[in-house]
Amino acid sequence: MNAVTPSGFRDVLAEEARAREVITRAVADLFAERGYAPIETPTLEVMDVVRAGGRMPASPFKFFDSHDDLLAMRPDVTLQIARMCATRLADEPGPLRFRYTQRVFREAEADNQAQARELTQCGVECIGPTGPAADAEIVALFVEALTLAGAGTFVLGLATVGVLRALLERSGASEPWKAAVLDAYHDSDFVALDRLCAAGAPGAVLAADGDAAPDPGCVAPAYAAAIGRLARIRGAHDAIDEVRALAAPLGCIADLDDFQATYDRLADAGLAERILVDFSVVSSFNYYTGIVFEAYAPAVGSPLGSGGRYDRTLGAYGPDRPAAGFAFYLEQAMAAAATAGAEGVARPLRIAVPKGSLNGEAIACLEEAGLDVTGLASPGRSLVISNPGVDYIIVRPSDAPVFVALGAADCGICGKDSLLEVGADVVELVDLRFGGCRFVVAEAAGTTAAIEERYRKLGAMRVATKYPSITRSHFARRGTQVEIVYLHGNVELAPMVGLADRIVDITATGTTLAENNLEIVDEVLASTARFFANGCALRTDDRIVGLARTLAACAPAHTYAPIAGASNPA
Ligand SMILES: Nc1ncnc2c1ncn2[C@@H]1O[C@H](COP(=O)(O)OP(=O)(O)OP(=O)(O)O)[C@@H](O)[C@H]1O
Ligand SMILES: O=P(O)(O)OC[C@H]1O[C@H](OP(=O)(O)OP(=O)(O)O)[C@H](O)[C@@H]1O
Repeated sequence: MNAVTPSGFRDVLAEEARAREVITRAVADLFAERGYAPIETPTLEVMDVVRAGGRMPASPFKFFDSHDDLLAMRPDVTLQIARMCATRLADEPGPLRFRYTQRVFREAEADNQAQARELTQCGVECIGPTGPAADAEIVALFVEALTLAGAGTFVLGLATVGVLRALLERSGASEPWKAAVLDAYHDSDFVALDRLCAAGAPGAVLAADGDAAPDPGCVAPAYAAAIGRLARIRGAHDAIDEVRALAAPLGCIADLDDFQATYDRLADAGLAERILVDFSVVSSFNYYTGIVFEAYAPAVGSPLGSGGRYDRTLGAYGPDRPAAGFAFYLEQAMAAAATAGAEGVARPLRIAVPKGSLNGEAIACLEEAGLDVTGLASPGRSLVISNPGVDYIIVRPSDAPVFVALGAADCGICGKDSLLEVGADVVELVDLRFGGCRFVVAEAAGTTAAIEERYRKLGAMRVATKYPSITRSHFARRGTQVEIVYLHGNVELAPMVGLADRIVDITATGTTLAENNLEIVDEVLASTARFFANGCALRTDDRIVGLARTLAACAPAHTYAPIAGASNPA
């Protein structure tokens, strides 16, 4: 027997357990002092109940019990409290204020990403009160709790979902376009958002990666432009003024007055220094109804915690009541505490630079953007090149998203294909317009009829590829059942030697396909190189926004040209 803990789960030894106890006690005392009563929820929840809440944070562990009920280990506590308040406590007049310290469980996050699958959430929910005073109470308590936990000089990203919702509602856009915009906001994909919003400009070509671009319908150009612009508005009080100037002429002020009043209260409480008004923070759009916030520490790669107003969630379980709350991860707060104190020390900006075919143009872009790239083109066997103010981390392109998502690099460059394949949680900032290539489905010339007949008989097709995730999504969109054969290279061999019916691979000049007598039967996507960043680094390090702006200004001059044959050029 190998006496190990399951992947993503761990023991907490005494020294750390004591430190956790000190923090959780102090935080619980703070919450209690503010009138929040303790509450505990079950470890397991009926899956339908979790789904009904409209928000599924990551993928929960699921199993059937002996009653054939599909159960989920709680991925989040808020939904459980919403269920409890809307059912068993429905007759309590309120306001109801609850606090908790509980473990949450998430299955999928561990996939090759060394992510914890069990985390400790410390949080509160406040059911009943609404308006700026209630919102400011929650946000201020979040800041106070994180400060008490020792999280140091974290940044609080603050926004409200009302303006975006109003812009979408009044835009006249088609439902698929609106859904694609929300996906782009949720995925922090500014490149996709810009593409979608360019649809509002007369004569603009709409394009997207992967999926066919949705028809925008009758979206008014001014609304499309405002929806794209909103995601890039960030700052202090001036950011609220900018949103007002953008949304007022379109009649989409929505809850901005309340948001401003909340901000002013927080500023009066001395919290302005911490707050970054940032309208790209909007997340879980179906769930949050007003203010949303998230905390970021400079040296911690993922948010410390988050919260917001969810006035329609209790209604999924019983009588509706307004509510707001937050939770922070104890483990993340402790990670931030471990690096607190070093914030004042100027850190080099860490950029993941792809080796291989994207390397030369990536270096040229960085140089064009004014960075010192000395030694980067010929690093020898060195994997990190340190120049004044910047560390270049030399990675395989397909690894770049992982380095950035896990906070080992602040930002990076790789192909859109690598971002799609890895599916990492990063903010996609700029299409650099080089490294253009197409992903296609190909087969040996003259084999279509035989492949189709085999598919009719077997009900599945064998496809070889270096890109299993892109391949799986493509065939799922087409409704074709596939068995994927994962290869590391020379994928074109597979149909030639009978290993697979078809391949999904990159083509650029078409030489490799032609020389091996393969024919293209479908387009999958078109890709170009992207500049992207870790979401926490982006909100705690202004150099990234500056670099993104310069790279975006340089990008149109690059060698980007429509990619022959691609139906959806990226
Ligand atoms: N003709 C092409 N063939 C392969 N990749 C291309 C081509 N044109 C552009 N690219 C881009 O370059 C990236 C791959 O670069 P390269 O071939 O150097 O790395 P790789 O060794 O295939 O990748 P990895 O080592 O990360 O698996 C692709 O992800 C794509 O974005
Ligand atoms: O259309 P072309 O210009 O011929 O380019 C396409 C080839 O380039 C890539 O291979 P790569 O050289 O990266 O090697 P790999 O087969 O090991 O992935 C791709 O996988 C194709 O094989």
